[in-house]
Amino acid sequence: MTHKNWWLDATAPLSASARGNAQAHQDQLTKPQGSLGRLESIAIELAAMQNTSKPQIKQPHMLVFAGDHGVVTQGVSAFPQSVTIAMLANFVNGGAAVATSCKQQGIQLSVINCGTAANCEHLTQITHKPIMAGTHDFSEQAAMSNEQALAALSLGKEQAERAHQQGCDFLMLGEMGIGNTSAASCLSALLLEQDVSDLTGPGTGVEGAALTRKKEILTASVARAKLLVKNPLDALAQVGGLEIAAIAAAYIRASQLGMPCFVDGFITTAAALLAVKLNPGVRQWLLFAHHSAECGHSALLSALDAEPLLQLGMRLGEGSGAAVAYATVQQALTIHNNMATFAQAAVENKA
Ligand SMILES: O=C(O)c1ccc[n+]([C@@H]2O[C@H](COP(=O)([O-])O)[C@@H](O)[C@H]2O)c1
Ligand SMILES: Cc1cc2nc[nH]c2cc1C
Repeated sequence: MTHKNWWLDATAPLSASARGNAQAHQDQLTKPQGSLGRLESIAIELAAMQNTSKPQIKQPHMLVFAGDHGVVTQGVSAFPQSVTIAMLANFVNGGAAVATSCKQQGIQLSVINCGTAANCEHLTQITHKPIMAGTHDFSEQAAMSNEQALAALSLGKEQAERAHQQGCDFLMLGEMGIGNTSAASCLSALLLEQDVSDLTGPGTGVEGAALTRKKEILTASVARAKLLVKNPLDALAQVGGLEIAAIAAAYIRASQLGMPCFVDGFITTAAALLAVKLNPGVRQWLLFAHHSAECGHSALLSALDAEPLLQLGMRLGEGSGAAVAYATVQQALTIHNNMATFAQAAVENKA
């Protein structure tokens, strides 16, 4: 049974001794110290998370949360709302970028519908937990009630727990929702007290006059919401999204259960920011996959003091950047666990 304010519960501790042992091991491997760059720090951070000097990932799981956004009626996306459900079908049929990458690497993929405008229960491979039929248009009213925001958080918590029960040892979160860059930009602006136009970009491809209009709508939305927001949960209810809430909750619950989390692009980073604002202990359980091309991601990454592994100019979302960067995480662990030491290989160490 979920208790009230469960998100405030302590996150799991990381092991300083395992971190130290993993660092000492890295320093014995046949290479100049530090020459594997970020591959070294990834293996060392996973060592601290798993409390072992030789970390391994055996059961990666990608949870893709989906939701629709009422603000799309203002013309803030380049694509119609129907694409959300069409892409959900594409995820489970294996045709989406994230699905191909997960399949190739043995990553379990689960798709959870938190609330779309139209019913899609015919997609039987999806977990259907609709909280409402998409959010309300937040340029005019709160995206959702506080009760609906809490229900979306509970959904994310439950799904992280389910993955954990199934043996997941590396959790990746993805999202799908036409209009959700608008929600992510507005939520981030409220959480960081920054100008929303500096955090607003093309999303699926809004350009020129339409991008100027998107910025105007989001500026007005934040001005409306600001007067009503006293804490991060209020910000979520005013301008957030159902999938963003669920993802934030999944990061929090995973951190409480000691499951390392891999953050994808702009929208999932906004969810990560919300999670860290709700419970700062979450930050140490987050690894960042890639730097999205979406304008605004840099500001969120610096607010979280995060340095993603890859920068490929991706701006797709759906967990695709995390799935691609997962290959690099596995490379980091393979190298860390299998390289010879200077002593084993009889290579002379530095003078
Ligand atoms: O995660 C990102 O970096 C990212 C950047 C731009 C767009 N997206 C995806 O595009 C959709 C949102 O874009 P939009 O223009 O409809 O707000 C949503 O389904 C996201 O998965 C994702
Ligand atoms: C086609 C398409 C695929 C996506 N995947 C994630 N967001 C998306 C948005 C669109 C428009």
